[in-house]
Amino acid sequence: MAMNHVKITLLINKIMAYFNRYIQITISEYGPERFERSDFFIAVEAYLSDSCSLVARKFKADLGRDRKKPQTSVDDGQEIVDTFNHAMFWWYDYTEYPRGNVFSWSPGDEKRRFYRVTFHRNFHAFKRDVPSPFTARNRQRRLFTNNPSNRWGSGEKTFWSHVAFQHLATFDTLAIDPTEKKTIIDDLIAFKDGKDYYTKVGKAWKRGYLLFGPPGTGKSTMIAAMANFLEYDVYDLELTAVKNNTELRKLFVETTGKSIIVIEDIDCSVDLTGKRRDKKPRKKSSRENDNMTLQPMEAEKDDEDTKLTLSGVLNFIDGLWSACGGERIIIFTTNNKDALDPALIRRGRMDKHIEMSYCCCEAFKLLASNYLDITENQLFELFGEIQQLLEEVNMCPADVAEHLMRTENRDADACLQGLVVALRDARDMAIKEKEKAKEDVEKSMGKEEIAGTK
Ligand SMILES: Nc1ncnc2c1ncn2[C@@H]1O[C@H](COP(=O)(O)OP(=O)(O)OP(=O)(O)O)[C@@H](O)[C@H]1O
Ligand SMILES: [Mg+2]
Repeated sequence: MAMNHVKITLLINKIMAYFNRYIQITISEYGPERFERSDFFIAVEAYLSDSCSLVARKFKADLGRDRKKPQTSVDDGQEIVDTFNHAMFWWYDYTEYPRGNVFSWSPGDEKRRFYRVTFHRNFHAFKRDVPSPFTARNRQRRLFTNNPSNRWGSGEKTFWSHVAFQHLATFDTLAIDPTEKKTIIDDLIAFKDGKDYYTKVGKAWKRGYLLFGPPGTGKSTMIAAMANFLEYDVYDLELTAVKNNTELRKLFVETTGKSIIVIEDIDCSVDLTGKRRDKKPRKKSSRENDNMTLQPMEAEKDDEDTKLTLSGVLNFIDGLWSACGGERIIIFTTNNKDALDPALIRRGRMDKHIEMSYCCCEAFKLLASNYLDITENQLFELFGEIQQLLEEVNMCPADVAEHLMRTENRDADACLQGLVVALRDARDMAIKEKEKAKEDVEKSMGKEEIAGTK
């Protein structure tokens, strides 16, 4: 009897499948772990917002970050009809809310978002031979910036705003010492291909870079070149908009893999250095000397909700939370490395320290080739002098590049002459400043001598 029932059910299913010529696939925002957003879901989300916005009819609008320009995105529950390789796809976005007032740390438990796509099964039959709609086009990478928490909304994905990442910098256009450049590229390749290695040694798949150097030496440009090289998204984390450690943790959980998280000018962002010194002395374990505790003491528990502390940032980098997702690069930039707390930049946290320095001869050659299309051979008349001057004068690549820009219809020769004049001026100024400093020292020594004889 039971056997017959099973057979009938199978038969009904077969008949239904015969008449229903459509296949439906549901893509959940969070994977089975319910902790990290699914890459597949993110790919679909990016595909729909970038490629299908023209065919949607309902949009939701919000004022952008500057609160001036309205930004639109496809509305929830809106069906989008898309065509790909002559096949029709019906996309549908829906949300399920949990029953009862369950609070959870895990974002996937709060509410669950899904994309559902329906298409004719003929497409399914030959889909192995054709690219899927969201992998066919180059994925548009994104530049995220964190929103202040008063704009986060209830459970909405409003922690980060994003725009298309369109920075054109590459390692080919980045003017730094070629040996250093090769080391950095090799390091990035080792990281990108290093999933098995990181698993083997039991480390979270992440890498920290500290970029330090004077303004205009290419720190931000280097980040863009790295992102373009790795094809990662960029999360530009503005620490001044983060009120406390809890917010920082939430923001981190909302980042995805294959991304670079950047904190620019970390020394200026917030006062992360003073926290440890402010604390009253008490018995501490050696680990607590860093104020780096995953289970904060009572005073630190208060800090979790009220302040952004060094401890919060350290946890962010290498604590429990950073272990929950893989393939992330964290980059700090600073003009003043010495102002940073050593705990923040010790190896293991910031694995590689990269000094971005003033324009050297090799960097100049690359800039000349990029900006003026000229090689070393074509430069020979001025090259000796420029080389000599660059050794004597500190000029950042941004300033050199500015002189090499073909503005006001200047030709290559005029640009180079302009650069030589600027370098000579800078050298003369440096000499004068040096002489003045010497005079000041001699004067003050003279005064001390006079005071001593009195
Ligand atoms: N090493 C470099 N190679 C190529 N271009 C450079 C380099 N350094 C600077 N530039 C040019 O100068 C501009 C400013 O550089 P960038 O913003 O990367 O400097 P920065 O080190 O981040 O400065 P800041 O410390 O002020 O943030 C860039 O848009 C780029 O065009
Ligand atoms: Mg910068």
